[in-house]
Amino acid sequence: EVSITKFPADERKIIAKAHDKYKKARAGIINTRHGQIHTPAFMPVGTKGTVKAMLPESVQTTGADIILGNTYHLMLQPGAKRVFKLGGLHKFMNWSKPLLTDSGGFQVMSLSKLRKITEEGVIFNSHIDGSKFMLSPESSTEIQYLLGSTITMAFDECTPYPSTYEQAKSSMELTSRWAKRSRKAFYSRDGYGQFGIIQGSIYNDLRLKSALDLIELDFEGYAIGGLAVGEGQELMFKVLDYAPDLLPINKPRYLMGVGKPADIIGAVQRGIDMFDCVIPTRSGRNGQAFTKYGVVNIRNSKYKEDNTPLEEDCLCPACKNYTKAYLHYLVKVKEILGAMLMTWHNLMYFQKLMLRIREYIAQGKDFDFIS
Ligand SMILES: Cc1ccc(CCc2c3nc[nH]c3cc3c(=O)[nH]c(N)nc23)cc1
Ligand SMILES: [Zn+2]
Repeated sequence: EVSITKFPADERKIIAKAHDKYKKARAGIINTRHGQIHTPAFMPVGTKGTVKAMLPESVQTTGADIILGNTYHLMLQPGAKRVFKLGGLHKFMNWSKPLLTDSGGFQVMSLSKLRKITEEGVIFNSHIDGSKFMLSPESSTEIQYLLGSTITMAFDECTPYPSTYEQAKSSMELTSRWAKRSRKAFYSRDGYGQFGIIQGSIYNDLRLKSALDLIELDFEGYAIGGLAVGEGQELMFKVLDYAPDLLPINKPRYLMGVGKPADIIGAVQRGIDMFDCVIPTRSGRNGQAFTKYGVVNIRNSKYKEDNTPLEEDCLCPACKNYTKAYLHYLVKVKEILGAMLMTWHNLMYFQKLMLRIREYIAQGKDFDFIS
């Protein structure tokens, strides 16, 4: 049972009384077979069984409780059956804490060239060698089982943005039918969980219907899908002003693909518990460092003789042992150590942000100005 232990109701009342705007923010612990997840949580993306440029033990030192794996990539290479035969993804990548895998449909639509959506599932050609594959609620759920995921995502269709009401309606209805099949295919075990993903684009009645359909299937947690797909922060927050409240208050809520620090803060204030985003890792590799002074583009020539660290009080190796001048140089000459240090710093920055948010919520304090 993936359960989220909540602060006693009376403590939550204190938080609610103290900060109306924050009354939906909650801090908790998700208990799983592979350990606890402190929420609000940021989950680093480890698409191909690795958080790029990081050792798993390094990811652990940043404070991450859980990382993401990708069904789409891993089923193509090295193959889910092979990972299973080798002892599962935890063993394969030497990560013993919780793993969440996406169901793969989103990646098919964004990565594979030829694909066809049918009631059965998605038929597509591998972007690696063009060979034919099918992902369905059943096969996606089985692949995630073979990988050994702690948290399995239901197979959904991420409704593109923008979509007309009719397009969003039929897409959401397909996701509801696929969710039912995903739930049926899930092999439920203590400490493992499956999350349903609600769709409905920006239409509140469709979001409600999606939530009702999925609540009936009694998932261990729920994700809000179909956001962070180009709608922009204002529209995303407009959906988040009501969508989290449609979901069970005692179960984890995961906002997929979000986001920048300001997006995360706004979403936590609206009741979201879990986040994933490629920004800290991907932007780190191309020279962007998140700091309390704002984003530093380390490739900028103004850093070429800057002998100070990114952040003087940051405990990551980049800040403790190196200067901006060195990072500037490494990134300019595309040295691998540059990607490693920038990634490590950004992951540390995001985990520190989450830690401070959790602390502020627990103390019933505003956490608006944290950036
Ligand atoms: C490894 C990994 C990478 C990425 C993800 C999240 C990917 C992702 C979205 N990213 C931005 N917006 C997103 C929406 C959806 C969605 O509606 N459904 C699914 N299944 N995934 C989404 C999960 C795991
Ligand atoms: Zn640092």
